Amino acid sequence: MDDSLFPRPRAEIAPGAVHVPDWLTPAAQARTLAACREWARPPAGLRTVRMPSGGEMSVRTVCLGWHWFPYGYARTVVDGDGAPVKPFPPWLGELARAAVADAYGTEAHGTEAGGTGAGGTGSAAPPPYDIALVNFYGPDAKMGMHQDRDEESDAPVVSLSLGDTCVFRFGTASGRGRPWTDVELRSGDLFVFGGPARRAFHGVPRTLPGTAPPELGLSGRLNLTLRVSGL
Ligand SMILES: O=C(O)CCC(=O)C(=O)O
Ligand SMILES: [Fe+2]
Repeated sequence: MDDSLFPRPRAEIAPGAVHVPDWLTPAAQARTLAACREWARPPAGLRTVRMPSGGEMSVRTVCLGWHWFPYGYARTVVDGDGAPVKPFPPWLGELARAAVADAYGTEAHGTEAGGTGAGGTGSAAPPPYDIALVNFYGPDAKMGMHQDRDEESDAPVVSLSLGDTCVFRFGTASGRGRPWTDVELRSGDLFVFGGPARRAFHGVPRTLPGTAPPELGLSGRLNLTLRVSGL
């Protein structure tokens, strides 16, 4: 049976962690994918991240705005070709702000329109989103449980998924073990985690190869996480 006939409801997975299915329209997914393909080109393109332990991440990544490496941010690809990181485009910042507003709802959290919602910095103007990590998952790629904690800012992390469905595992801030909740993220889904969920451990134990919408033309999965550096 085709379960795409049944709309999936939005869900608060934990306080401050919200899943909004089908947030990006098919046209917006196609535009975002086209942009990712440009960003993936060298210099400062898609790369394999080597961990301090010597292992390699199975996910390949390209960064915009600030270059993430284990464990910090730089303006050049310090652990790769050394090129300056590509700029973070203003349209991605707008997308991130719209995502946060939609995920939290301005009334529910009592923030001003355009604020950063849970995890925002109060009445001061929120700092702009200035980092994107674009992760590419081939059929066997996964990401272990980790915290996003190399940013100085507590602003919510905005995650957008394209292509194959994945299992996204969302735990707590206390450790990488249980309890956790497994959520299926499909192409076009939004997931925002801020406030009490901002430092929760999370990971991607697997993707479901071959589940991407055929019209998108992507084999594999792309995830964009948009962040505020506070740097
Ligand atoms: O691919 C995902 O959905 C999660 C990515 C992630 O957690 C990260 O880039 O830090
Ligand atoms: Fe993460």
